[in-house]
Amino acid sequence: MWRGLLLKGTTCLQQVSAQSFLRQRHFSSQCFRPLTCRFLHKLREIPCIPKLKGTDHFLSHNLIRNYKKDAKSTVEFPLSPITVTDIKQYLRSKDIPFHDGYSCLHIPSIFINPSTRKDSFSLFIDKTTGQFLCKDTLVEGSWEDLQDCLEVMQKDEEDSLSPRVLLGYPEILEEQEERERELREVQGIWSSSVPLTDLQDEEAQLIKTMYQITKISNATLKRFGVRLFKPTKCLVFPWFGGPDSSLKGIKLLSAQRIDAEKVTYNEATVPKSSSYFNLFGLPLVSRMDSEVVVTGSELDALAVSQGTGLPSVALPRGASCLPPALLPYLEQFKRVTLWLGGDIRSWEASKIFSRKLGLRRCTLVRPGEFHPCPLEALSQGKNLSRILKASIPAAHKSIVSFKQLREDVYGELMNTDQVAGVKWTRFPELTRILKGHRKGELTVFTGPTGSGKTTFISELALDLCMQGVNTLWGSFEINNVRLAKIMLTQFAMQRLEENLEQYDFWADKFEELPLYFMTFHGQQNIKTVLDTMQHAVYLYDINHVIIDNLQFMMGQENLSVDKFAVQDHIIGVFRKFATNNSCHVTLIIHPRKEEDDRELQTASIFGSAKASQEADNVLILQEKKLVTCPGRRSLQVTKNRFDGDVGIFPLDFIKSSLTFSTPIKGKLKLRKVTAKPENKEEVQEKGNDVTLKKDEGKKEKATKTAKASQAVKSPVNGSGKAK
Ligand SMILES: Nc1ncnc2c1ncn2[C@@H]1O[C@H](COP(=O)(O)OP(=O)(O)OP(=O)(O)O)[C@@H](O)[C@H]1O
Repeated sequence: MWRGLLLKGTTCLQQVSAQSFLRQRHFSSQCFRPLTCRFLHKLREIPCIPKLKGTDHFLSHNLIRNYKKDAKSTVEFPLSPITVTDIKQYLRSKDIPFHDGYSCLHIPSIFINPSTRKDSFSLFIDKTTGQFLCKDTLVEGSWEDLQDCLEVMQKDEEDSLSPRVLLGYPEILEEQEERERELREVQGIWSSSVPLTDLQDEEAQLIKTMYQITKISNATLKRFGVRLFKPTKCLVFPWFGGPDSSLKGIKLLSAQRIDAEKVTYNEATVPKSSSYFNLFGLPLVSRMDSEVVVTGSELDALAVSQGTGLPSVALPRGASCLPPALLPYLEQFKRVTLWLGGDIRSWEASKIFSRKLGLRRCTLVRPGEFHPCPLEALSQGKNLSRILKASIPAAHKSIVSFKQLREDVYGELMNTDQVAGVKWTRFPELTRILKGHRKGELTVFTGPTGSGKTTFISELALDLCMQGVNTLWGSFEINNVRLAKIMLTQFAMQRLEENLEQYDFWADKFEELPLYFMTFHGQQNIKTVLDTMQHAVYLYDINHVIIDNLQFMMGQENLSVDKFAVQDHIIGVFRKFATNNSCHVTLIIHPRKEEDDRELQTASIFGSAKASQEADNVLILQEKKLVTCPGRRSLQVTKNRFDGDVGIFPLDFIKSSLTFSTPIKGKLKLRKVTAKPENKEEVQEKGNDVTLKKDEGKKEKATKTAKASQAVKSPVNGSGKAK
């Protein structure tokens, strides 16, 4: 489709914007698949293998790994989770020397003959996952793959394994064809693009103005090899990689004028983002460089390089994720400065990425009025070296003074909107109450049995995911296929079973979302679930985990103790996970008791006050059971730690799209009421208004709120106007 449109010239621009309606996309484990396949072919032919391990066991083990890696977007508990200590012990037992790096262990490559090795330690083993990469040959694979290789070598007493043999084996035909098709596409676009520096002055100036790069010199553009694809006026950024520095892919940046003031920029990559692992600018880095600036966009990398003379590289998907596959390429640097953008989201991402990179070598540029993104800083004539000098160490101390905090506080005050988090587009009322979805918080969500909790949270999470929030689902009650079907229906906003011809269209778009599923079903051990979540946070920079539901983690705990004490303990564990990983956790919990004629409240969920204290937000799906409006739902926020506003608003369920729309504006207005004199009479009923009030954190108040909002909710419900 892409190629077809590309040939038509100008339509490519539209395609670019359609493809990149999200800048953040998911990164799948696909990259490891070809090797495992090749591996299997290779190993089948090595006669010593059956002697090393039982053939059947060995092959089925490999097949299982291969099969599982084929399952896209699913996150599993690693078959044999390893620690860096295990890896080190194994290497010592094999007499393999290693360097202890920042994110990886470095060992001599086993795929290069020792006499021809350029760099003696060019094979990198990720300390967290055990995944390996040989930088000289680009052979990569799992920790198990590497162990198998080492066993083979030892048995054959070889000095090295030929990567040619490994790489020479055919891939699955489909993959090979896809790869070749992409390569042709890359080469086609690249060869029909022209270096920006070859343009006539007038045209060059026009393009520079369009992309706001008038301050970027021709020399810088030339050094980084930036080109222009004339038919669509897209900037083309190359991805050169591998031992031969060949062209592996491209990123296209397009500009679209919305009105006289506003231009939007969209990007697209070939190959598609899930296999686009370019650290743009890397070929310009010398082996001797010990310092690098990591930016969130290619143009920012250009600006840093020009403004400071320092090596700079851009992450392929900006602040949305730092794929571990890139870590080996950053190992050589003693100092890494993260300057991912000028907003709070980039700042939060830089704090998270610095953990993967090793806190001690990282410094972070704090965004703000005086520190916009690098390109903007260059355009404003700021001194970029000075901004870098003011960057702050990522490793924080346990005790700080206000002096150290004052910049953080100022940043929060200046960017209140961004600090409030990602806003729901489908649920404006929820945004008005909670202000947004923030990292590191714990949301507890409850509602009566069968009231639509899963369906509602699915849409809530989808809304965020569509805005680039990397999402992981733990659905223990309904299987992933059913859940994905619900989400896809909500995404397409229509009953797809009646429009099957549209399935591929919507599925293609849906596949682009940064969405992952844990493969658990039924009762689970909490430790296994937490380890898997941790694994996913590392691999995919997950920002939001949804657990549906907590009762599925209770089974294996000791039930001789109080059930609610166990539940509260589990809530505490998830709280800790959310805080430690700067990841939002949404926990669905069944209420402890349901009475037919009474609405649920915070106390209906928690075993103790301590547990309710752990949650930052408490949401309740209320179900109206009266005869006048049976089945009518509303969403009540009974706790909001961020700014205290609580409230309730009605939800309408559209069965064909499984979505909960909000009533049309005008019929329903959110009205703030002051927190203080709090009795029912003072919460005045005005037509269809719904209350939004200040919670001072007291349970008593929350109960009153529920009652008060119930009082004003009745007319809304009673009106029977669903849409
Ligand atoms: N507001 C609604 N009105 C009518 N039907 C609904 C509504 N919301 C969801 N449903 C339907 O009710 C069924 C149950 O929904 P769902 O599984 O989301 O409920 P739940 O509260 O998560 O259930 P459980 O308590 O078993 O976990 C689904 O078929 C769903 O499509």
